[in-house]
Formats: sequence, C-alpha cells, structure tokens
Amino acid sequence: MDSPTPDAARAERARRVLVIYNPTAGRKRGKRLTDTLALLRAKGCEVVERRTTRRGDAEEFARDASSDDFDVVVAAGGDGTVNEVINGMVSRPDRPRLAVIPLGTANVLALEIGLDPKDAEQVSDTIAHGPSRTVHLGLANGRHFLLMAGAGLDAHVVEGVNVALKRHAGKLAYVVESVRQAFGYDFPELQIRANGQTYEGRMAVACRGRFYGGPFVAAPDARLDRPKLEVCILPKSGVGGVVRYGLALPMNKLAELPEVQVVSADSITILGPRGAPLQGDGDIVARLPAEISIASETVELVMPE
Ligand SMILES: Nc1ncnc2c1ncn2[C@@H]1O[C@H](COP(=O)(O)OP(=O)(O)OP(=O)(O)O)[C@@H](O)[C@H]1O
Repeated sequence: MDSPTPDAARAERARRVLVIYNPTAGRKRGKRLTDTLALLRAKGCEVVERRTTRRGDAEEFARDASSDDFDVVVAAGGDGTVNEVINGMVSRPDRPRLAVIPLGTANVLALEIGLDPKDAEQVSDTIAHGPSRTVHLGLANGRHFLLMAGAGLDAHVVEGVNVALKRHAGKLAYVVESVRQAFGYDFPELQIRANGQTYEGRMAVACRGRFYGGPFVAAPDARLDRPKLEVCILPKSGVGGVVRYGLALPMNKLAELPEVQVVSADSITILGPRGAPLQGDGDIVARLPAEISIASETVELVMPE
C-alpha cells in the first residue's frame, strides 16, 4: 500500500484502546503482550484489556465496542483473532479503527503492513500514533475475511492441523500436515467462476493481500486498500504438485509458474465437493460451494508510519 500521512494522527489526543487478547494464539507470547501494553500506557493511551476464553469471544467483544468508547480496537493474537474482530466490528456502523498486536503463528497481516511482531516499540507506537487507511474486506458465504479465502489442499491442511503441535512447533505444524495430506488427499477438481469464465484447479485462493502463509508472495498485485480479489489458481495435484508449489512459494515464484493463473475479479464462485472446507484468514469459515466477493463494509486499519 502507499504510505499514509502521519501528521494528523500524531496531533490527535491520546487514544482509547480496547485490546482483545487471544491467550491461545502463537507460542508463549504473554511477555510480548505485557511489554506492548506497558508501552501503550507509557505513551498515554487508555487501555482496556479483554481476554478471550473461547472461540467467538473476540467477535463478541468487538461487536460491543463503539467509537464513542474506543478510538482503536486491537486484535492481540494471530490472523484468526483479527478475523473474528473484523467480523464483530462490521456489524456496527460506529466502529473504531482496527489495529493489531501480532502474537500468532504466521502473522500475515503484520507482514502485509510492515509491522515487526517482535518489536513492541514499533507495535505500540503504531497503535498510539499510527495513521490509518481504509481497507476493503472479502466476504465468503456471508463471513468477512481480511487476507485470503481458499479451497483445496490448504483448507484441508488448516482443518487437519494438529493444534497442540502448532503451539509447540509453530509453522512447522502446517508443513507436517501438508506432507501428511499430500499422500492421503485425493485433490478433487475445483471450478472457479470469475468474470464470466470457468477455471479449473485443485486449489484456489482468493487473496486480498499479497502474502500467503508468511512473507511469501502469492498474489503480487493484491493490495488491502484496493477492492479486488486476486485469485490464485493452482492446477497440479498429488505429491508432485505439493512439492512444486511448496518450493515455489518461499522463493516468491508461485505466481510465475506457467500453469498457475492469477485472476483479478470482484466476485467469484468456487464449486467443488459439496461441504469441502473453505479457509478464511487461516481458519475454516465456510463450506463449498462458496460465493466470494468484496464486502460493502470497510475498516480503518492503523498501520506503521
Ligand atoms: N480463548 C480461546 N480459546 C481457544 N480458542 C480461541 C480462544 N480465543 C480465540 N480462539 C480461536 O483460536 C484460533 C487461533 O487463533 P489465531 O489465528 O489468532 O492464532 P494462531 O493460530 O496461533 O495464529 P495464526 O493465525 O497467525 O496462525 C482462532 O480460531 C480463534 O477463534
């Protein structure tokens, strides 16, 4: 995204901040949170902390937060926590701005906006003073997402990943699950309808941002502030396909592979085995068939200067 102008944000009064914290996100991230909250208070912010106890709490807490009470709602967790928070926020028109304390496993949103999860000073400074930008959201079968929604192997990996292993091994748990799935998964064909055409693939990811799974570019033209879906369609199946795409992604070469298509669209339909999972922002959010589009709602996302 283009760099936003910081001056107006610096000049405003101290921000009232609601921090919605998912204590199960990432691995042992409590200290990072404590450090960031201490810095926020030192910078003059009024901080209210709400801790989730189960899936769904973050969405509910965000739904309760009005712009009369808070200037910023902070999702403290991984991209799944951010997903819950945006789904809560969009249900009210008087919504505060959105910010993030990245405590998750992949933290793709943080990468997208140039926030270093390990830098509590930068994270707190962003929340306290950072300018904001209008960000468009995706909608998948009525559920909002911020970064991506995908069907095929990646959704099966998200569904099958061992949560305990993820807490211990982080991203490696996704690699383990991908290898396990590569041998058992039958790679059914998906049909992707976009712009009046039908595309076929074994995996399809509608990207709102550039990155996928980490600092890896899957959709080079995607921008959170541009209301478009960049749909990455991967046609190869089997272990060969998984190895090919699994190697190309970290080398940022995925979109350059000759058989891979990246289609720009306002809305798409993914048809495939009825009931197959669709992942959104790293959690299962819907089942096929899936209608995916740009939502009419937007959020104001606070980002580093
Ligand atoms: N208190 C809680 N107990 C159990 N699950 C929770 C709780 N709070 C939130 N969740 C759920 O935890 C899931 C994972 O959270 P999140 O994605 O933020 O962390 P992560 O998986 O470690 O990070 P990443 O998405 O970056 O891989 C989400 O589906 C969220 O709804």
